[in-house]
Amino acid sequence: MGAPANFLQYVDNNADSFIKRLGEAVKIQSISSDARRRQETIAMGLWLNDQLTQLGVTTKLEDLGTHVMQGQTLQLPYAIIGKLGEDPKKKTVLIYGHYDVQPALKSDGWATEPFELVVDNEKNRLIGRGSTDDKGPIMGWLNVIQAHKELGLDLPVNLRFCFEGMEENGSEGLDECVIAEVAKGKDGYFGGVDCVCISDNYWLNTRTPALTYGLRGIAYFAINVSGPGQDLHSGLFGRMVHEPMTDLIKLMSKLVDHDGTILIPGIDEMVPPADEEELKLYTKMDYSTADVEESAGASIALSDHKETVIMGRMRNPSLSLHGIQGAFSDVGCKTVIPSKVAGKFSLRLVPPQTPEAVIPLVKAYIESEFAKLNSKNKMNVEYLHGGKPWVADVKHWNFEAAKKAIESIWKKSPDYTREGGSIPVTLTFAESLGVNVLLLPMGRADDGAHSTNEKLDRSNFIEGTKVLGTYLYEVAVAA
Ligand SMILES: NCC(=O)N[C@@H](Cc1c[nH]cn1)C(=O)O
Ligand SMILES: [Zn+2]
Ligand SMILES: [Zn+2]
Repeated sequence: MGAPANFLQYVDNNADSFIKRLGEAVKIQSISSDARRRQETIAMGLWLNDQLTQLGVTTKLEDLGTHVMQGQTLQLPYAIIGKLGEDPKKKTVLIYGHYDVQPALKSDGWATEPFELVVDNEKNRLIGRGSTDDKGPIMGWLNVIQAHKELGLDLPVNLRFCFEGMEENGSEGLDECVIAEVAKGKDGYFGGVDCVCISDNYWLNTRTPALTYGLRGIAYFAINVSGPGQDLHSGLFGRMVHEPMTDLIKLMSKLVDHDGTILIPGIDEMVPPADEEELKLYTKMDYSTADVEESAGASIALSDHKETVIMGRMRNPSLSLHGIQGAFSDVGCKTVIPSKVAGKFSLRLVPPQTPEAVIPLVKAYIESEFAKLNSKNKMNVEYLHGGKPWVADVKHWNFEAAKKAIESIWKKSPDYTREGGSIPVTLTFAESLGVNVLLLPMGRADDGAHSTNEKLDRSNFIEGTKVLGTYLYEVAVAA
């Protein structure tokens, strides 16, 4: 069917104002994992809610209550639940996105201010925190609605929305909110939803658009080690006392091998090996180790065997060490023995793994390794948050509609991918609504989500907006 020509033309004609709106969104430092930025994260939700209502969307702000973070009781950012269109003859599509972002400081190595959207005209890139994850895709949906409103075009489907502000920090409270809304049946905002579309991930490379049918789950932990009553002078106490950092480094070094093998007994073993048929999927993909190295910015792939590398992200669990809270990390040479440190790491999970299944294995292993140290320090393993993995059926009309939209705009067939990241609410949508969920990524593999100099190519934002709009037209006629 395709989208009307005037919609596509409108998107081209209004590209600059769309980029300006993305800039307004990027400016709001909605870092959900930082207590100091909680008010700004809430403000970002209110800004987005204003944008939606101005475009004619009926919304309600769901108060998700409070939680304790970094020693403070904080209000959770609102979930924005919305609807546009009530035509019983049309299909109803639920759109999800998140308006919170990962932390970013210029001193992390950004070439520009992270919360100022910089238009790099030379490389045609929009640089800024949240440009690709996930403010750009959310703005893409707003662009589609605005185009229809301004052109006086009826949307081809009814839309429902679920936007959250805690995705980068465990999606606290959202599952319960979604389940309660679904339980209201026809009286709720999610009554009659036919399919779900999430635009919150990336192509596998920089050439070929993708459709994504799987996500890894996550289980995030801290190893807390404390000992001295306060920080100590290493000249006065070095080799006299048990040092928390020494214990912590020892424990963290026992979690994962340099080749990615997870050293916690029982974790890797939960996942059955790929059979011949599955292996062929990875062989066929438009992907090489050069792609991973291009996105990573260095020649550091774990293997020269493309299937091994790609399976590491798509169908195997992984364990990554993220950081040490409380450790000296500033410039200079402070000779301190930190009194209290917390090592952060997470496991990415694949079916049949769940956070509930891995938590006892992780805790028992670290406790047994700590016991071997005979240390007088105190140690505990804290589970911080998690989410289950998800895999969908690609032979569904929802995926067919998205494939046609991609082919019509990008003139290329998509790669079918499983994503290595996690969006905890995805499985909740699939299970509670009982409908197909699709991931329709806007950005490319080298966007640097969660990293320094995060960007979204201008073409991915503008053509990506056209894909989202065209997808709705394809859904309308899909069977
Ligand atoms: N674009 C999805 C994404 O980046 N999700 C995060 C979710 C998360 C969980 N804990 C912290 N962040 C991811 O890291 O996969
Ligand atoms: Zn995201
Ligand atoms: Zn993210």
